Amino acid sequence: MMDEILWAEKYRPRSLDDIVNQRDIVERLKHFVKEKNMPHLLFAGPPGTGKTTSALALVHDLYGENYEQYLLELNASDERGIDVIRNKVKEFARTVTPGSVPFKTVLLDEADNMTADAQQALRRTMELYTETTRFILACNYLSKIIDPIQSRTALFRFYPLKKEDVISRLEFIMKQEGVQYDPKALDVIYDVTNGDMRKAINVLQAASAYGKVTQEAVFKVLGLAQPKEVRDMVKLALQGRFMDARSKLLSLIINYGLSGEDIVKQVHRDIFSNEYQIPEELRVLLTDYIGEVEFRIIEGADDEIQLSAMLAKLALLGQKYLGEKK
Ligand SMILES: Nc1ncnc2c1ncn2[C@@H]1O[C@H](COP(=O)(O)OP(=O)(O)OP(=O)(O)O)[C@@H](O)[C@H]1O
Repeated sequence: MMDEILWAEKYRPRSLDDIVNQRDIVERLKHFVKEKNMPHLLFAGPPGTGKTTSALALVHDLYGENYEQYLLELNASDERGIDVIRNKVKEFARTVTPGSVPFKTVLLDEADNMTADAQQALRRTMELYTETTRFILACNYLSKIIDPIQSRTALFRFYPLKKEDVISRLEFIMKQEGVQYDPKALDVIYDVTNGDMRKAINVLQAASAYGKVTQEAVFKVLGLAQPKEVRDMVKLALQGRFMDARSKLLSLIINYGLSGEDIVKQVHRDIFSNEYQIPEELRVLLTDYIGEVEFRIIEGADDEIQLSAMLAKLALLGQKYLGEKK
């Protein structure tokens, strides 16, 4: 049964101690908790890497369970302009500060969506209430934050989470939820979500609606081709049946709307599955070549030409290592 609530929220770490990895950041933030003092903070990094989570965990640890009364959460994209932000901060700054901590906290998400002028106004607001409030600004792109704000805040850079961190978190959630899973499915989830923990958890939750979390369920959720279809294409190519493999490729692109990058990633994954009884040397050559194709596609080369070239290489190497065309 599908839960009513999003697992990404249900399993959002409450305290700094529960945050997975991001060790340097957590250590620095814990220091603020210990000192009950901190500068304005700027959290920058890709989506789903724990910026909001870390900010909430920090205020939780600073103020305790009732932290919400000392926190003003704003979203720079939702709020209508800087005036609204300014008024809300003014109102908030007026209320009493918690006894043990000499300031309250304003968390402003998506600060990089503000215009440069709005950021200038924000900076003045930050200065005006600096006696009683601290700002935590979160953004995806540091380059969009004006220098005067960057120089007045302590910067924390968030990076995509590592594979083992994402997978262990997904395993933890599966255990808590009592859902069966195939470990390979978790590999696929990581590969397609690139260290974005929110996305990984969302895909996991959607796939769990199929019962056991299998690769097929994940592929269905993602609207990706089934591994079997990619495998058929690779097998045809390795057998030297280049034209058949190529028409399979075109049908994958047309029927599933897959990008070149998606297909290369799936072929790469497939080459490492146990399905293929192929000599190690061939696997090495294939991996090397697939890596090159992926690079060229990312650099902007034509998908279809690169993928056809990949199949041609598979066909040539297949014939050399596995024998004549059948
Ligand atoms: N380091 C982490 N440890 C455990 N869970 C995490 C971690 N980072 C993210 N998550 C999970 O991913 C969800 C999204 O994270 P969060 O809202 O902190 O992302 P964000 O970096 O603020 O993203 P955005 O830029 O989209 O706002 C959280 O609810 C939590 O479940």
